[in-house]
Amino acid sequence: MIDVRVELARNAFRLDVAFAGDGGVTALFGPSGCGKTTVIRLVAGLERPDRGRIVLGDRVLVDTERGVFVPPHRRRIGLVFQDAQLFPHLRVATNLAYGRFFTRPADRAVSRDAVVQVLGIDHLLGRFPATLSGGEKQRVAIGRALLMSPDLLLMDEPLASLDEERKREILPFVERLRDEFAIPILYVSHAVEEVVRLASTVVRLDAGHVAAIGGAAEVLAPTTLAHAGDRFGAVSVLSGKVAALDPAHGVSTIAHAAGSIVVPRLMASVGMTVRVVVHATDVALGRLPDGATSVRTTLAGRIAAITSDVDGPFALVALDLAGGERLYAYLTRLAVDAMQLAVGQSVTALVKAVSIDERGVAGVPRA
Ligand SMILES: Nc1ncnc2c1ncn2[C@@H]1O[C@H](COP(=O)(O)OP(=O)(O)OP(=O)(O)O)[C@@H](O)[C@H]1O
Repeated sequence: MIDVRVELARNAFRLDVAFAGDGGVTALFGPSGCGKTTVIRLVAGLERPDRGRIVLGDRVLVDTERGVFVPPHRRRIGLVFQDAQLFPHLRVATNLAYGRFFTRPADRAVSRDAVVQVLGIDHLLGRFPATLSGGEKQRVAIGRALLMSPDLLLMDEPLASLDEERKREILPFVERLRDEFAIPILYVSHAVEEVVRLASTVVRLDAGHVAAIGGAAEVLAPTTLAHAGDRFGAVSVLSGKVAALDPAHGVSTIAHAAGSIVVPRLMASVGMTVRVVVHATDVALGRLPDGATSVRTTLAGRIAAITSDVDGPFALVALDLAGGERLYAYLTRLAVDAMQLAVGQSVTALVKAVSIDERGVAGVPRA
């Protein structure tokens, strides 16, 4: 449990945020410059707030009113940044040992063998950082942070410097970390798929304050056209159970109350509950009967709202799907007019499977 209430003024930038994270992953999400890294630095103790209180479990790390400021090395907080920052002259095994070295034996709750096994770095132990790929380096950096047996892990864009393939490769390791070590994680990312996949709580920051806090589906929903000024960031989060795997075609079918969702990934097992990120720009609306298009995912819904600019090109259509979830579609205003779409109408939403990023399809994280 981490409880953060901090205020900080820095030139023109004002930070004033309050949020609490339970166990699991709490994601800090928001546009560039909104203050995510500043929050991480305040929690790590690399910066002091003008006013505020930071409490981790039963330990008060910062309380400006009472003059409490626990220095960074006494906070028992592990840090993982975008750039792995391994010691280049030390082999992987020694880099890992470094994390453990600074932890008192009595506080060493995390076993080296467990870390090596969960992160899959056994074969790398004798190598130097310069000989590792970006993803391998990042796994070692995570291992080093874990071996401090921290009470909290701070991860600031840990996948940002990796290419798409490496991101896909490392995400399952972060998931295992979340599920197998009971260490809460504060996770900064720009990537909506990562946030949905990992986080039980999402804190959306905007210009130094908390704009929304809650579950991924509610916090990331594009409620207004203005909020979705960057329309590519507008997403819906749908959940369902894996109904079938099709190894011959490399796809899985997720059963949803409104229809089937086909995703380009073989999920671990039939019956598991998953969440799927669908970008509003990837949703088309139609009145076609099932099977009449190449699109495999067709979901039945009723139009709940249409928001459009009077003279802009776009319209955001909110659909209430059978089962109660909401799906957003970004269309042109031209399409809305041509189809004479109106609130209350029943329509079919079409989502191309290839537009669904595998990174955004995941088992529901533990709360
Ligand atoms: N060392 C600094 N000195 C002065 N201003 C800073 C400093 N570091 C950051 N800022 C400013 O503080 C604000 C918040 O920056 P911060 O790095 O926390 O944002 P962020 O949300 O992490 O952004 P990004 O996603 O781009 O990393 C920005 O306006 C930034 O310009």
